[in-house]
Amino acid sequence: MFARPLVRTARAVRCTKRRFASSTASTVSSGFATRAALAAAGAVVVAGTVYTILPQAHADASRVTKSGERIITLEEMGKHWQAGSLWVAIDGKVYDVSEFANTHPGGSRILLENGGRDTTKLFHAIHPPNTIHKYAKEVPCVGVIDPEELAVLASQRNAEDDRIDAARKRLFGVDSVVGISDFERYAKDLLPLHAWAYYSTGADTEGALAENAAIFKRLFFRPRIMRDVHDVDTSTEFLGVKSSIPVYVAPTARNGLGQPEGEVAVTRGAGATGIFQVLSHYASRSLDEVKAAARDGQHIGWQVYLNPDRERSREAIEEAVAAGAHSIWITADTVTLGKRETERRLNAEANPAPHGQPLSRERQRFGFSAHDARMSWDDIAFVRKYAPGLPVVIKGVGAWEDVVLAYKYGADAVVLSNHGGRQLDFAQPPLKVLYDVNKNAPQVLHRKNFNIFVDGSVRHGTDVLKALCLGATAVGLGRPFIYAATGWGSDGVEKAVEILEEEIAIGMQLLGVTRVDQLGPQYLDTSKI
Ligand code: HEM
Ligand SMILES: Cc1cc2nc3c(=O)[nH]c(=O)nc-3n(C[C@H](O)[C@H](O)[C@H](O)COP(=O)(O)O)c2cc1C
Repeated sequence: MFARPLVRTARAVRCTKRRFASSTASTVSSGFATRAALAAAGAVVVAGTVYTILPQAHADASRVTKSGERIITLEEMGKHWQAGSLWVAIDGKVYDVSEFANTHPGGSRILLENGGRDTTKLFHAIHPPNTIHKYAKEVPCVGVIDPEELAVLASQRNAEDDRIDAARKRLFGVDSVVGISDFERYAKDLLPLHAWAYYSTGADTEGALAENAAIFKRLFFRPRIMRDVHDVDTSTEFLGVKSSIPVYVAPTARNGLGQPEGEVAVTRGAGATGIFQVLSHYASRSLDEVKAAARDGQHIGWQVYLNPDRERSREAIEEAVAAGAHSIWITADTVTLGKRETERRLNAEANPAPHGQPLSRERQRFGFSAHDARMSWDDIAFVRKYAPGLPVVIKGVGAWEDVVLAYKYGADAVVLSNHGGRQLDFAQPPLKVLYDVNKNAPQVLHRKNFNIFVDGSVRHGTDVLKALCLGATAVGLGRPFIYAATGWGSDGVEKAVEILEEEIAIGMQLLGVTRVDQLGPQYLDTSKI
């Protein structure tokens, strides 16, 4: 059954011995060879934990349920973990993803890493509810997991569950959070490692990620004094939406990895504080769920990744329009996925392949077959066709020339962004792009029909003010809202906005302005940019 020779299995055998004696779980590596050995020994690994295969469960492999579905034991399941014979279990059902792995929008690697296992928890944290239904033809259901085994699985816990529970017990009240970066510090302990690795990291050397933050430290204010700044108004309006502060929630995928409500918690926090949210194409919750949690009059933008199969994109855009999306945000900086080296390293070190395992010759492109590498400026017209009347925003602009082109092709707004340093490493920081727009294309700044947003490592009210001084309409924050919701759900998001609002108000007063439209380059020293 196992195509790959098992070179080193001592570790797996030790674990199985211990486990068979006690029928409890132990945490091990899930390298391919290890998993092969475990399956051969009648055990299975779920989320890094070895579980006992109950003896009675694999006695009869031909059982069927009352409704005629084949009952599959964990032992049998565990044998289908490699390319060409790849199964995953979700909500008790077993799906054959051997073919689908080649076109899975999340890539084949993640399916190979999780093949032969129950992936229910991870699957739901990543995918909106009706995903399986939509792809039913591509992921044939081959049976159901033995219900007795399923019950055992559900009751098992692993060391990571215990670590997270302990961190939750230590967590204090949200009112004790002082600054935006604190949310990140606390979230690290509260998240499963793979979620922390996914959220926190950047591409390659993380040079772009570091510079996004560093550039703010090279911009200094030129405050003006002796002005009446008693009454300060931090509110603004963009794309026809009123916002309590010039800040919005940038679209981030898979918020459900950190807490069960996922993006819905962010929606409630954004609604309570009056800020705008952009929902990611790869959100863990659907736009319908998010809209159901929104307040009356609360607007939600929807971000799209254009698919090479434009029928899929058309369907997705039309669905978003039907669900009440306020605007469509086309992300243009992700024609392929950046190499997130730190993320891969953290995951690989937590789950290393056994030393001596032969080099895998099944090269898996960690790319996104679901992202169109042929997208062009004409795609603004494509999106408009299926989202008539909605604002269209181009996200991921990294050079001032493309700001001018976006304007020329009729976009309603752009987001200057390098995807939080997760795509092209050393893509210049968005604030530098904005500075270049000031120098080279000031005609596109402050236009009624064209907004310029900025995101990337905005963590203080003063960062927001610096971007606005350079002509940004508003700024997006990504990771901070994920982390705030991880710790405290929607209260965390509310608190994050409250912190920013206070900092923005203080900054405005000390700078000598009372309304955000008074901010301008005259308040900044850019000589060290
Ligand atoms: C078996 C049926 C599955 C189907 C039909 C499916 C479908 C999809 C789709 C449509 C996307 C694109 C996101 C979206 O449009 O919402 C996606 C992304 C993804 N999927 Fe799956 N998937 C399946 C199983 C899995 C499993 C078992 C895992 C992990 C154990 C997984 C991990 C991922 C990841 C990591 C992404 C990328 C999300 C991102 O980068 O933000 N998928 N999948
Ligand atoms: C975990 C994570 C997931 C993201 N997912 C998406 C996405 O699905 N679509 C998108 O356009 N941008 C995505 N981004 C980029 C954000 O929209 C935004 O550009 C970036 O997070 C801003 O930087 P910040 O996190 O430092 O605030 C993601 C960023 C992170 C950190």
